[in-house]
Amino acid sequence: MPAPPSTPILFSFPSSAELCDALAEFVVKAQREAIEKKGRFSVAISGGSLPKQLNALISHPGVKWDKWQVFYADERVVPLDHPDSNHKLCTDELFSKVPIPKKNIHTIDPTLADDLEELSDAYEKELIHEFAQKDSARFPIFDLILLGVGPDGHTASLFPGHSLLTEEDRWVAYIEDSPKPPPKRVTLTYPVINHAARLAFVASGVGKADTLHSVLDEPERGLPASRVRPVYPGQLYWFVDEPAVSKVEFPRTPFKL
Ligand SMILES: O=C(O)[C@H](O)[C@@H](O)[C@H](O)[C@H](O)COP(=O)(O)O
Repeated sequence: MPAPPSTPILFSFPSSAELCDALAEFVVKAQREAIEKKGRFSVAISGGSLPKQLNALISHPGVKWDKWQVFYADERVVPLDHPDSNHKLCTDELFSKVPIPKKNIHTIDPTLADDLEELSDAYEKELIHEFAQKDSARFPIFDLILLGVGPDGHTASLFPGHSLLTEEDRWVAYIEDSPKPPPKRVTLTYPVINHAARLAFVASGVGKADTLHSVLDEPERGLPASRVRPVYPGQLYWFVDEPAVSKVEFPRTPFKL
């Protein structure tokens, strides 16, 4: 029988600044271990407030930007320079400020926007190119996937009650009716998310308190963020500030790398 998923590890910080510093150390450690093992670091990044929360990486001396292979955990189907684009957000907040080669950032192809099936297939091929030659596993094993949580408990572009929650085969799927605008998006699916070596949710602010209570204390409700349960030996971490977990009973773990 496969080993059950390990329990999430919840790190809570007094302030958002401390959270960001700790998150940077965590990302650098994941990067270091991945490079030692295979010479590169595969990471998937979400949109929303997350890219800004990675800002302590900009001046971190341990980051080997040329070894990063960046994908998007989800992306809005808009031109890459559109204000709604997660790629634009990450570029503005992070990539424009660091020496990462452009070819290491894997974007969707917005010229395929009229056919989301084709667009998500093309993005899946981009992943296959990165992962399939190296691993014989059925799903890619990201070194790290960074996720946010929305007020309804969604993560990436996996929304409550949506048929994508039960997708078992595809690596990348699309949605045309996202309740969070814009409506057209692509997203990594649970099989991909749950095969990552490390996953981290990042959430800050009192506005997340009710949601985090539901996600962490009431997993039986099955909100999309609660369905992130990495396959052994993958590990899920939460990086939050105290206001965000002010209603959460789930036990905290003192932060250490
Ligand atoms: O809309 C996107 O692009 C997302 O990737 C989405 O899943 C986001 O991470 C959450 O909605 C949390 O957003 P905030 O961090 O802004 O609250």
